[in-house]
Amino acid sequence: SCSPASRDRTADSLDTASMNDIKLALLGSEGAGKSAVLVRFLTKRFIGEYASNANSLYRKRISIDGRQLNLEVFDPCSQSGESRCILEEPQEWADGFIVVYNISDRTSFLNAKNIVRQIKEARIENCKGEVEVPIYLVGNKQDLCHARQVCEDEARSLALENKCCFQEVSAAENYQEIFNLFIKLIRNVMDHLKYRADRRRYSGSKSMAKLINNVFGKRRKSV
Ligand SMILES: Nc1nc2c(ncn2[C@@H]2O[C@H](COP(=O)(O)OP(=O)(O)OP(=O)(O)O)[C@@H](O)[C@H]2O)c(=O)[nH]1
Repeated sequence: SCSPASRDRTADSLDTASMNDIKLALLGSEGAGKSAVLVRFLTKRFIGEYASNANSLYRKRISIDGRQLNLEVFDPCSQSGESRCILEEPQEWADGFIVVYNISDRTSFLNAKNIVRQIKEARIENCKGEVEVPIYLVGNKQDLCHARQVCEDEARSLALENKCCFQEVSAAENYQEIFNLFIKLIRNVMDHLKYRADRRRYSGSKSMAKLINNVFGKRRKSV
C-alpha cells in the first residue's frame, strides 16, 4: 500500500485539494473600507455602516475557469491587532492580499505602503524570495475624489515598484470593478499556488538527482 505510485497519487490529490482553497486577507487602516469592499464583492451591495468589532472570516464557493474554489477571506478588525499575526506567519495563512486605503486620507495610503513592505519582507524571510506574493493595492472611496489626498499616479507607482496590481474603486458606488479585481487576484493566487507546487515537485526530483549524483560521483572519484 506504500508503493511509490500510491504515495505519488496521494501527494497529487493533496496538492489539487489545497490548490482549490484560496485564502485572501484584507488589510488596511481603520475606516479605509475593507469591510465595505468585501461585502460589495460577496453580496453585490453596499452596506454603509457595517458593525465590525471583531475579526471575520468569510467563506464562499466560487467557480472560476471551470474550477470550483473554496474562497476564504479574512477581514481583520483594525483595533484587534490580530492582523499582525497574518503578517508574521504568512506561510500559515493568506495566499494573496488586498491592501486597502482611502484616497481621501493620506495617512491610510502611508499605512498601506507600510503594509505592502511588511508583507514582502515576511515573505522574503519565509520563502527566501521564492516568488512575488500576489498583492492588490486598492484605493477606495473614489467617489470622494473632490477630497482626494492621494493622486492615482503616486499609488500606481507604488504598486509598480512592488509588483502589485492596482485599482481605484468606490465600494459605495460600483460593484463591477470590485468583482473584477477579486477575480484577477484569485487567478494570480491560482497561478502562484501552481507555480509553488510545480517547484516543490521539481526541487524534489532535483534533490533525488543530486543524491544519486553524490553517490555515483564519489565512487567514480575513488576509482
Ligand atoms: N464615500 C464612501 N464611503 C465609504 C466607501 N467605502 C466605505 N465607506 C465608509 O467608510 C466607513 C468605514 O468603512 P468600513 O468598511 O467599516 O472600513 P474598514 O476598513 O472595514 O474599517 P475597520 O473595520 O474599522 O477596520 C463606513 O462609514 C463606510 O460607509 C466608499 O467607497 N465611499
